[in-house]
Amino acid sequence: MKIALAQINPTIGAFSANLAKMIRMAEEARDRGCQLVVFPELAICGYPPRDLLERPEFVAANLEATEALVKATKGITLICGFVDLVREKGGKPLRNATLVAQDGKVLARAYKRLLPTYDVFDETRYFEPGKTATVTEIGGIPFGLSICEDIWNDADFFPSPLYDLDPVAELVATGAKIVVNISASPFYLGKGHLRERLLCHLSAKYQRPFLYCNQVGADDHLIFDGHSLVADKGKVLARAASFKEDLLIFDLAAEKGPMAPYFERDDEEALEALTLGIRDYFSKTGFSLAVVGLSGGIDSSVTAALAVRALGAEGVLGVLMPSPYTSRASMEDAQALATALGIQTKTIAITRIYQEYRVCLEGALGEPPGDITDQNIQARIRGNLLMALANQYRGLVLCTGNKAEFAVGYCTLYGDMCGALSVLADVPKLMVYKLGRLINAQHGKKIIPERVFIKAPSAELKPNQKDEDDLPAYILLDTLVKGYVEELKSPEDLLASGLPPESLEQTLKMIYRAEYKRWQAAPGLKITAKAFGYGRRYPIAHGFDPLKFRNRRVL
Ligand SMILES: Nc1ncnc2c1ncn2[C@@H]1O[C@H](COP(=O)(O)OP(=O)(O)OC[C@H]2O[C@@H]([n+]3cccc(C(=O)O)c3)[C@H](O)[C@@H]2O)[C@@H](O)[C@H]1O
Ligand SMILES: Nc1ncnc2c1ncn2[C@@H]1O[C@H](COP(=O)(O)OP(=O)(O)OP(=O)(O)O)[C@@H](O)[C@H]1O
Ligand SMILES: NC(=O)CC[C@H](N)C(=O)O
Repeated sequence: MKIALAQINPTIGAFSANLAKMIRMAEEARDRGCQLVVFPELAICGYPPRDLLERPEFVAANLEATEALVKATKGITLICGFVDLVREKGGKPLRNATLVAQDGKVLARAYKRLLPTYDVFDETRYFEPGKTATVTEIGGIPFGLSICEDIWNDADFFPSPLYDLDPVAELVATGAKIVVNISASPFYLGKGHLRERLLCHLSAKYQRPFLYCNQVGADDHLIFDGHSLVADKGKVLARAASFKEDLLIFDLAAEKGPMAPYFERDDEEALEALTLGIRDYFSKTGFSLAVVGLSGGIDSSVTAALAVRALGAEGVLGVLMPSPYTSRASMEDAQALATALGIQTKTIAITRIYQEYRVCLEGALGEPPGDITDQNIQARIRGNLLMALANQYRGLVLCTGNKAEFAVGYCTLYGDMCGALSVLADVPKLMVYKLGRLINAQHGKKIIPERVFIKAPSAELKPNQKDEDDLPAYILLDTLVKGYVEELKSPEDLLASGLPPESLEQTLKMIYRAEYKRWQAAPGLKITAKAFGYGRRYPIAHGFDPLKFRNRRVL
């Protein structure tokens, strides 16, 4: 039997487009001699649909599209994710479902049993869990059906404290000779390798093949890498492309299929992920022009280069906005970057507007604006001008702040925080530099001028300003943010690992204080296991002092 894993990039709720794509893929799989085509979790409506699931017409449209897909798929068996209704009373009204269909007939339905409700996932908000293991025969072989999280509670590899059942073990006990897992598994750095290890482990433990079909594409802050695969006897036997659509064909008898390469390096993976994140945000919201303020610093340089990768040079407008504090070197570097990228630029000096603001404010205040007020005026003038250009040219502004800055609130509300999409919001500062180096290496020429890498980061909002006068050194800040935010380490553990107490104290205070800014920030592309935003929900108004209770531990 030849099997096709159809790794598609659906758009949430674009039922006609998703259906057409799926029919096309199923026909291609059939024409290439496959007997079975598998689509990802909730493929028909796209993952995650969130509260669109509360709209009965959304659920109805998903059922109609699913029925149309079942009818249209001829000469090949189909496995596909969709939203099904719960027919019994009590509990949630919907199920995260999969069906097996052949020549217009549904042969089996199965329901997701483990519903992730942590980090970015919210599935118990909508779905009722499946109660039983479903095994169904296709071409005389018993296939066990599972959906994404269902494989993530293995006692020997990934014991989850959240669940008391192991759907894979039940499928095998029910007679499955092959396990299919349809997924919408969001990307973070290292996730692909983790998934490969899990699936290899499962295939070795149960001595049977695992077919894993994952969604690809980006939805708001989430990026899906695809990276579908077939594992058997502890090995990956076939692998689909990462970060793009693919039809992975696997010959079960010959145990053979194509093997797309996978990334060895974090920066290479991050580069592709962020590029896809920008591209899909624009294409799925109907825009094609990114407006980026170019300061000659590393953050805006990398953001602009990523935007060019995603949208092409004609899809990016660079805006240079010098103030009295902007160095000549910064503007030279910004212009050199724009020239190397081949993007159009506009230069709007902000000195006159800035002076006019100061005059007006001084009239109202009876004294000159204070230091921070004065700095923020500049950032807000720039934000305003960028939005004006976005309005005029029907574009979207890209925010350039990195994860370290977001963590401590080193950014101005309605200033450099203004924009549609925050490209580097989950990228630690040192990774931004790595991405810059990689961009230059890939082009074989200096896209980002060398000076941008070696000068000290500065917001250039007052004379001789350096980020590290206001903040711990970025190497420390990145480490603290990783430990405290991503790995949930306690202050005690961070101190025990040798981090300076004063930097820890300063950083934790700033992290908690900046929560209000992050609530108002543009969505940021997630590339680490714990990003700010949807998957990290902290209150703004609270009285918790993270240092006061630093010795206490109950978990
Ligand atoms: N809990 C809360 N809920 C809602 N709003 C709250 C709030 N607490 C304060 N606020 C408001 O927020 C204001 C303070 O926030 P905001 O106006 O943004 O300003 P603020 O955080 O005080 O200052 C901005 C900082 O970011 C630095 N910066 C700016 C631009 C670029 C860069 C860079 O390197 O990339 C760095 C700049 O040097 C400065 O240190 C307060 O005056 C108050 O009105
Ligand atoms: N002179 C400027 N011209 C155009 N945009 C600017 C200018 N100064 C700041 N900006 C915008 O505001 C953002 C924040 O400024 P900031 O200078 O802190 O960041 P950066 O220069 O990109 O990186 P770094 O933090 O390494 O200096 C910039 O990324 C840029 O988009
Ligand atoms: N859609 C899901 O069930 C995702 C959860 C799963 N653990 C993953 O990220 O791979």
